[in-house]
Amino acid sequence: SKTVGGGYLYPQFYDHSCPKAQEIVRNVVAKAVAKEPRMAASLLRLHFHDCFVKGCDASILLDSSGSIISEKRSNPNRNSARGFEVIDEIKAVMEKECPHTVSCADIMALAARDSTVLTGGPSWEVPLGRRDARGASLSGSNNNIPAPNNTFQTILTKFKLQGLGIVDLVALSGSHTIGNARCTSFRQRLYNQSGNGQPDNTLDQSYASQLRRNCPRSGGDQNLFFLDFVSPIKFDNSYFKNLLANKGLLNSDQVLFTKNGESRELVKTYAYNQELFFLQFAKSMIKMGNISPLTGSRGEIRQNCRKINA
Ligand code: HEM
Ligand SMILES: [Ca+2]
Repeated sequence: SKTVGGGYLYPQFYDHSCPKAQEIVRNVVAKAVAKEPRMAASLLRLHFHDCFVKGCDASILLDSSGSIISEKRSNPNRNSARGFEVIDEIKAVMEKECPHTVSCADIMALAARDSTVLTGGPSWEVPLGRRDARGASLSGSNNNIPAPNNTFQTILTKFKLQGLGIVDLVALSGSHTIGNARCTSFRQRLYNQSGNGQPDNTLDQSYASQLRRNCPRSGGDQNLFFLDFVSPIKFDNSYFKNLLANKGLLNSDQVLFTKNGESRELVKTYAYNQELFFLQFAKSMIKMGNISPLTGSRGEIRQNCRKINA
């Protein structure tokens, strides 16, 4: 697949230069998830928010400094993206074991896979050899990452701009089988502020009234809700079953079932067949992980994931 720098990614990339690389990531992620199950979701999402902005190049990890404006400030990430301390811990262990060898971008790709496996999802071999960017893109983060109130078409267009299609969109949205969302990410569905004052009719009414208890018309913006209220820390296909019951939390979840025939059929397929969901999820994660990585001598191997090398 297409890379910047002419090289390519392959799972054995660190087999000689850092044979313990994968084990180090797995151990630190396992410890973090044991301490806080939600961390699996947060790490999975970090890789997504990295890959959709100039490719999987660890741009999301950079703090603001000098001419760099951190992507952590963007609308999708502010008060929301988390897991940075876990990546720091992995990187610290990694630098001791094999200095200047393993990229922050690869660490995120491995952590996303391990997070999926640890919560009961599928496994896959992660192609490796990404290098780290020497800059970030706040505008890219604001513009490329889909928002929960985007239309189905807008979301699909944002996926297509990354070389991903409708099958990838539906399978990868299955990530919302784990993790949380804030009230502010779906409030408008509960009160329909723009329309006729009636609640969103693609949302189950008893589920909506439960949600209103902790997500009032005003206040409580940061209150947390499970994206999959049935099994919030288990990576399974219950997210898709929820969509069939009009119990998707985000508008961007429910539209996969209500706004497009092809997408609707995929949702049904994954709701009835977890194995097919797992197979496609693994494929689509590899595809997302291949979004224009830096290879060869492009970019660098950062020593600290939060800042570019001096
Ligand atoms: C299809 C378009 C998508 C939209 C509009 C979307 C939107 C969101 C929103 C609004 C949240 C809650 C953020 C908050 O309130 O703080 C969220 C959480 C999450 N998203 Fe997505 N997302 C999308 C696709 C994806 C993809 C492709 C992945 C992974 C491959 C993913 C993984 C996650 C995870 C795991 C969480 C929970 C994070 C946590 O608990 O820390 N999402 N998403
Ligand atoms: Ca689940």
